[in-house]
Amino acid sequence: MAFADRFTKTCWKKFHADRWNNQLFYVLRALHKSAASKALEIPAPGEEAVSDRMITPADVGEKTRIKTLKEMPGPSTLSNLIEFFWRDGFSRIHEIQMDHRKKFGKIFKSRFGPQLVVSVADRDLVAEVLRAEGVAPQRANMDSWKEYRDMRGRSTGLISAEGDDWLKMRSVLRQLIMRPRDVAVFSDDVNKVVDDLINRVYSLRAQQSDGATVLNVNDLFFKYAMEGVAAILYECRLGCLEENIPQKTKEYISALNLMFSSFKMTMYAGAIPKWLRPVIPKPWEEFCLSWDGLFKFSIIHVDKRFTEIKAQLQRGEEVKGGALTHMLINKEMSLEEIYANVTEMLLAGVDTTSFTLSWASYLLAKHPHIQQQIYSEVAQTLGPGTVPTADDITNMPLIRGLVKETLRLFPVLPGNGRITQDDLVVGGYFIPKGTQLALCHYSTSLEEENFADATDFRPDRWVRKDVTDRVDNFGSIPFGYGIRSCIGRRIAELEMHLALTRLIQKFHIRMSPLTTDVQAKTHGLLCPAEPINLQFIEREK
Ligand code: HEM
Repeated sequence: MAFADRFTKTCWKKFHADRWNNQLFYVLRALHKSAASKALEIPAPGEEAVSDRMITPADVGEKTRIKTLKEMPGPSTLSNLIEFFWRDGFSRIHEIQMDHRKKFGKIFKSRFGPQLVVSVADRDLVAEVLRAEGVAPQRANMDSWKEYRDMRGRSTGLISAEGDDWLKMRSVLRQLIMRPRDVAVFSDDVNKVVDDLINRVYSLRAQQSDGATVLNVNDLFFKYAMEGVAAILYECRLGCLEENIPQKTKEYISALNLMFSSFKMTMYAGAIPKWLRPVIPKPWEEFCLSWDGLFKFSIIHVDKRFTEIKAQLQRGEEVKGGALTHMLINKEMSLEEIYANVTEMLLAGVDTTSFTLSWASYLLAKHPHIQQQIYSEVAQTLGPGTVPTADDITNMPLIRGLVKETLRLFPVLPGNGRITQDDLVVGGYFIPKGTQLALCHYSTSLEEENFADATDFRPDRWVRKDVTDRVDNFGSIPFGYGIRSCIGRRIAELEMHLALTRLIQKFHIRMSPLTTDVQAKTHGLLCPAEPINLQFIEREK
């Protein structure tokens, strides 16, 4: 390979994006590196002549000619910069996705200076990409996450790890929490958290003059989701739903909020070059501070459980427990790897679940007749006052449809990423190994050819008419697909199904006069742009 070619590739490795589904990174890198790359005349990966590569256009007829990235349509760098910096595109990434899909088609490229991202906005092409994945797919470059971990001597977890490290941890965790029956055993633990959620609804309603409204339901669901994930992962209760939250839990919530609220800032942490940190220190400092807080909390809880297990073993007692106990006893992962994994899982599992619960409640309130249909299903399946278990959920297709439909209309991750590990041909274009792909889940979810009356809220579209009926659809894959898909999917579903069933059983969920139409905005995740206030009116017993 020519020296220039090798040099180009080495440079490109450095340019790769840092965080999944976030284009901010690309823009920032573009800003401080574009001048250098211009001077060096470095082409984007795949924009070199195709004839330099293994597949050549001449190999196939002109009609089915494989096109180069150069020929791929897409917005210009300038229009992207204007869109993101002048028009706050960061909070409208989902809308921009739709807009670009309309303008440029199923596959298009976006260039932020030297960084090239190929967006795939078509159900079948997304399926093609994900089905072609190798054994250890890569989502995005995680340099800043890894840098923090190296600096503090910490391990990577499932989100930040790659290659063999990732494979090893994934195979351990897969056996513990991936299958519905593995998490079904946590029904009782989660139901205790749901009891607290219901009690909290009663006490929050009582604080309002109408005796019915819960202000900003996401705050409530955030605490529920955190308590629920922790009950499963740490095997203990944190007290998030209590009137007086314990100090350590409060500190953790602050760390999580800092991570979330300073999202844009922490994105700069990976984008601003190290030599600029003394001049602009805040992003990196906040990034490290958030991680310090998150790790500190996990370490306390993992160590606590470890000490209990050791004491039980010393007393010759049988040790029983859940996922954490299993990890600590089996020692398939080091203690550092366990710290990192529970930290990353808690981070991944709280906002995702709470936003989905907020949207689901909002959609129920907006569609009282659909809420009534779901209530009828719940009442007929469970009978009055029965507390549902995971097994009952299998007999309530509309509850499952409610969650699927909510995630179709409001996919918490509106887009996902992959770095191609082999040369690929997608949608007739040659995509070289090492290209950052953006899979546009938001736009495929709202595509009319994938879902009839796509903007309508119809949980029953997910209900199978008979055993041969297939309602799965690559247009909506909110948990991803394949070997690198969401490991916490079954935990999230259990928490959401049990909570929504009990809320629907107990209350009519109504819009509060304080809330009208709530739009979505992207803030890393797709979240409500303003607080959702809802009334919870007790059903007649
Ligand atoms: C509504 C709730 C949730 C949604 C929509 C969601 C969605 C996703 C998506 C789209 C991915 C990327 C998948 C891919 O790249 O193909 C992911 C990854 C991940 N999620 Fe979730 N998630 C949710 C809840 C949870 C929960 C509760 C946990 C933990 C208990 C969790 C832990 C993780 C982890 C660790 C990964 C990285 C997996 C890996 O790289 O191997 N998630 N999630």
